Amino acid sequence: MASAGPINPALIQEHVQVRQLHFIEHIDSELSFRDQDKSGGNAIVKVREEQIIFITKSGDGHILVALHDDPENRDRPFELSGVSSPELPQPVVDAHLLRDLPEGLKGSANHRLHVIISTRSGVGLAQSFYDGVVEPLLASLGLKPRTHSDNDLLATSAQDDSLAAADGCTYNLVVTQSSRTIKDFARDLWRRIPEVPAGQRHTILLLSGDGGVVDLLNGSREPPMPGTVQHHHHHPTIAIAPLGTGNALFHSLHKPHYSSGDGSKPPPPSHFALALRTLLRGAARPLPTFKAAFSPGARLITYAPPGAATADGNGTASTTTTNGDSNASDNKLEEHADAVDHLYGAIVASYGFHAQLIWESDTPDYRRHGDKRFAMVAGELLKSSHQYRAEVEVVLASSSGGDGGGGGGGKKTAVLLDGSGGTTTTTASNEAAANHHDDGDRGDGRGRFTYVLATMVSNLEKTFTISPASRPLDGRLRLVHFGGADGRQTMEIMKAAYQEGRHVGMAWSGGGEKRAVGYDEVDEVKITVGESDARWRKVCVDGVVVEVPEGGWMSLSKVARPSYRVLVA
Ligand SMILES: Nc1ncnc2c1ncn2[C@@H]1O[C@H](COP(=O)(O)OP(=O)(O)OP(=O)(O)O)[C@@H](O)[C@H]1O
Repeated sequence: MASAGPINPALIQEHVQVRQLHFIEHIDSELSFRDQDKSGGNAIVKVREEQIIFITKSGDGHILVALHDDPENRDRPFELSGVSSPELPQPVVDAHLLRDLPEGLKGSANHRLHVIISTRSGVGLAQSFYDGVVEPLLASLGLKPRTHSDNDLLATSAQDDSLAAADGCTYNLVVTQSSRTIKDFARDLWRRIPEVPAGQRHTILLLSGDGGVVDLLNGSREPPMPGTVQHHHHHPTIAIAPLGTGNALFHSLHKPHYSSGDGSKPPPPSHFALALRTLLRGAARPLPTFKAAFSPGARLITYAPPGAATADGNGTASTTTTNGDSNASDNKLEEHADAVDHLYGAIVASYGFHAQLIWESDTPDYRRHGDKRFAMVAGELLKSSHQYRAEVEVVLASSSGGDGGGGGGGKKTAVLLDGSGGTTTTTASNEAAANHHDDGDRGDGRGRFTYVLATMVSNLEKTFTISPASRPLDGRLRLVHFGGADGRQTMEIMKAAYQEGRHVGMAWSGGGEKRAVGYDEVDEVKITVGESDARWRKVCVDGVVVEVPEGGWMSLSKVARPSYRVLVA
C-alpha cells in the first residue's frame, strides 16, 4: 500500500475550501484577516482560535484549517474551512502546527484506519459529521474511503489490499446498518488479530456516543496472556468523535481541556474540534475497563422492530417479552431479552435511579429530544421516588479511606452498604465481595437504595460530574450510593452533580435517619437485587440495560489488561 508523505497543501486546497487572506490582528483569541479578493479590502474574515484544527506550512506561509460547528443548525451543522495566509501570529502557529501525520493516519500496510459512522447515535448527526468534516479532512490528508464487502467488515481481504495499492492510501468505512454492526466489526477484528502480521495496528475512528465504545468492548475479548504469540499483537486504538447523547467517556477523557483556566489561554474548543485535534495529535493509552458479571437468568434488554434478530454472541436467541412495565409498545418496537452472563464496560454500572432513567428514556420518542430525554423521564421517576431493595457488597480499594482517594497498598476490606450513604458491616478482609456473598444467606442485610452507581469516569455528560475524584485513565472504580431520598432530595443531589460534583458528601435526614451521599473507591462491587417487580430489576452497564431475576445479582471487577487503547489529547 502506498504511504502518504508529509502533509500536502495542494490536497488541502483540493478538499477543503481554502481562502487566500491577509492576517490583520489577533485579539482575544480571535484572528482577523482581510479578504484580498474584494476590491477596497474592507471584507474582514474572523477565525476564533478554538476553532483551529491544525496549521501546516504552505510555501512561504501557512494554511490554517478550522471547524465551524453548530449542531442546532439542521441544514449545515458542521463546516470545515481553510485560510491560507503568508503571515500568522507565531504563538498560534506554535500551538497548532502539524508537521507530520500520526502513524494511524498514514494508511500504511502496517497501520489500518477504520472509520465507523453510527447512524443512530445521539440525534443522528454522525453521518453529517462524516460528510462535512471527516471525509474532507481525511481526503485533505491523502486518505480515501473504501467500503468493505458485506461479509468482510474489516475490508482486509487480498482483493482489498490490491485495490488499496492501486488507489493510494485508504481507510475502511463502516456505516452501521443495525445495532449489531459495531459488535460484528469488533468480533471480526478480534478474530483476525491472531492472523494478521505481528506489528499490524488498527485505529478505529468512532463517530458515536458511548454505545459504540461498549459495542466494541463487547465484541472483543481480553488480550491473551503474556508469552503467547498473540501477545505481540497491538491492541486496537479507538479515537472518539462524540456524536452520541451523553458522550461520557469522551467528555471525561477530555475534561482537563475544557477549562480555559485563568483567562490567559484561549477559550476551550468545542468537543468536535477537540476530537479532531486528538485524532491528529493525540496519544494512545490503555482504556481502563471493568467486567460486569450477571447471575444466571439475567437478560439483556433491547428494542427492535418486530422480527429483527438481536441475539448477542453471549446469549441465546431473542425472545419477545412483555414483562414489567416496559416501554416496549412505543413505535411498534418489541422488547427483546437475550440471555447474558457478562458485559465489559468503561464508564458506568448502576442500579436504581440511574439505570431506571437510562432504560425508561431509551425509546425512539424520547431519543428525538437528545440529552433532554433524561430530564423528561427523571421528572416522572422522581414523583414515585422508588427505593430499590438490594444488598450491596463492596470490596473497598486497598488504599481507600472512603473518599475515593488513592495511593498505597494494604488489606482489602469487604463491607456491606445499608443505603445510609455510609458503610456498615465489615464482612471480610482479603476476600472478594463476589465470593463472600456465597457464604450464606444475607437476605436480612438488604437495604433500600435510591442510587448505586460504580464508575471509571468523572462525567456522565459534559457538565454532570458524578465522580469528581476520577481523573482521565486513572483506572479506578468509584461508587456513588445513597438511599432514602425522596424526589426533591434526589433532584437536589443531581443538581449538585451538575455543579462540579458537589453532591459528594451531601447529607440530609430521611425517615428519622441520617443520610448522606456515599462515595468510595472500590475494587469490586456486588449488587443483589431483592425486587419482585421486573420494572425495578434493571441494571445498566454503559447504557446497556440488563434485567436480573429476583434475587439475582450483578458483580463488578476491574479488567487487569484492557483490550483497547484510546486516543487522548
Ligand atoms: N442503524 C442502526 N440501527 C440500530 N441501531 C444502531 C444503528 N446504528 C447504531 N446503532 C446503535 O445505536 C447505539 C447508539 O448508541 P450511542 O451511545 O452511540 O448513542 P447515544 O445512546 O445517543 O449516546 P450516549 O451513549 O453517549 O448517551 C449503539 O449501540 C449502536 O450500535
